[in-house]
Amino acid sequence: MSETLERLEAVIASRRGADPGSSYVASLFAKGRPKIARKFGEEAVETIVAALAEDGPALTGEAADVLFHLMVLLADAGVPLSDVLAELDRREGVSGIIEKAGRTT
Ligand SMILES: N=c1c2ncn([C@@H]3O[C@H](COP(=O)(O)OP(=O)(O)OP(=O)(O)O)[C@@H](O)[C@H]3O)c2ncn1[C@@H]1O[C@H](COP(=O)(O)O)[C@@H](O)[C@H]1O
Repeated sequence: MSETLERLEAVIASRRGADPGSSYVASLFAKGRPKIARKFGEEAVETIVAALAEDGPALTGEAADVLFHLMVLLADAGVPLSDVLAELDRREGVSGIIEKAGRTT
């Protein structure tokens, strides 16, 4: 999964300064962070609606939209995907330690 996201991160980075008329990502960068954040929020709400409607195919599509717009938001904010993945790895390590401690008490 992270390879797919890494490829997407590279494509998104390559759109910085590109023609907003020919690239959706460039058009988001040109509109600025509030617009990107709003798109992310809209896609998150649409994801919630699809999940509550128990519509699996719609949920898949909306989840992809959420991940894509999150990636654009991270790029605009200068936060590398590797930082996010490292944070998830760190939490996995912490929860592993807590789980182990729970088993020994
Ligand atoms: N994964 C995506 C992706 N997911 C969704 N979208 C676009 O996100 C938009 C969301 O749809 P909406 O109807 O909500 O938005 P809209 O009405 O077009 O835009 P607004 O007026 O609401 O801002 C659509 O235009 C989709 O085409 C994406 N656009 C691009 N990508 C990836 O980004 C790469 C670069 O794209 P370009 O920058 O267009 O070359 C592509 O190769 C893809 O891999």
